[in-house]
Amino acid sequence: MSDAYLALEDGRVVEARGRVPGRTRGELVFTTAYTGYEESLTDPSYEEQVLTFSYPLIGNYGVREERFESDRIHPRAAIAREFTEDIVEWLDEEGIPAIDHLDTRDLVTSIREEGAMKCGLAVGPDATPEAAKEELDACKGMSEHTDIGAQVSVDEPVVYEGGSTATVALIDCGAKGSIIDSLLERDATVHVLPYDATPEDVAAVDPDLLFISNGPGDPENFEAAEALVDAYVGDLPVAGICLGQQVVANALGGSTEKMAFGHRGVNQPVRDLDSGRVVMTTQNHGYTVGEPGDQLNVTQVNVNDGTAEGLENEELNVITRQYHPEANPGPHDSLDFFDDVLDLVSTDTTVATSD
Ligand SMILES: NC(=O)CC[C@H](N)C(=O)O
Repeated sequence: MSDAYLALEDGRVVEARGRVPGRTRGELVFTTAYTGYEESLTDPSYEEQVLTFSYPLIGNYGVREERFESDRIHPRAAIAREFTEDIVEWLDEEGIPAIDHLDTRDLVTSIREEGAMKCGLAVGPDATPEAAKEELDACKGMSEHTDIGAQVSVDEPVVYEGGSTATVALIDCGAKGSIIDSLLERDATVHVLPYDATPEDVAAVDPDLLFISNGPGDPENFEAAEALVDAYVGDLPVAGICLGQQVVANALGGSTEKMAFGHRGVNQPVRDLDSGRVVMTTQNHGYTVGEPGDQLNVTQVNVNDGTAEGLENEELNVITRQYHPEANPGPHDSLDFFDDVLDLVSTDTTVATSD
């Protein structure tokens, strides 16, 4: 007898060992990252998803708060071939159902072949396959979470006083802490504003730069952030990471689409089309920019599948990345993105804001 059941959209129910009890549901995705489980689990972009680690042993170097990207775990459940006691303790404290001792290789292969799929989980002594199927039946598709921004964003503006390199309006669609840190390390002052901030809210902080963060779910559900890009492009430099790139593309006449199973890991190769240089990048996304539209040039592409990894408009001072230049977890190859972004402020020809 098993004490954990995972019901998949393809009709299968997989048995496993229960590590943290509970019932839940979400979109089943996988990451190939072999380290960085603390960063991945606290990445707000995993909201409403069930995260499978393809690396077989997770938790082997403990759990330390310094590595968290936000103040809580975001996936609704966690799956690995084997979790250590340390990580089970943390998942338990946060009430996140967890299972292991299942064939995660088979699970990952299924997701690769059939695409990211809905799933339902029932874990604990009373768990039944029927309970897992009930969860699956109640599971919504990612795009149906129309107000997912509210689940991950700050409610009120928060200011991080840094230096005077730039005043950044960072629209928090589910921002990773490392993005804020990367700006502070370069002496910027960062105003973190809610995902549904209005153009007036942005004007109130008198920024030199509009920055749209990463975030969970379908970028088409972030209309307020799109409206901000629309309102400020040309007047302020605009930057974006991950969901931020997608929102910028949607605002400037481009389009986004759902990928089969997305990119999640720390070794996604990206080629810069101008220099020819290839960098290894950290990624976590299930949507991508399909058409960039007339105003944006694709400047970087994914070496594996050719999808857009970087968009720019030099005249309008717009620069975005689909991957995570801030790393955490992952390689530091593209940290210079933040220097490029802040350079836009000094080259900006619009009237400087007064402090
Ligand atoms: N990390 C992100 O910002 C993810 C972007 C978006 N939610 C996607 O899945 O594509």
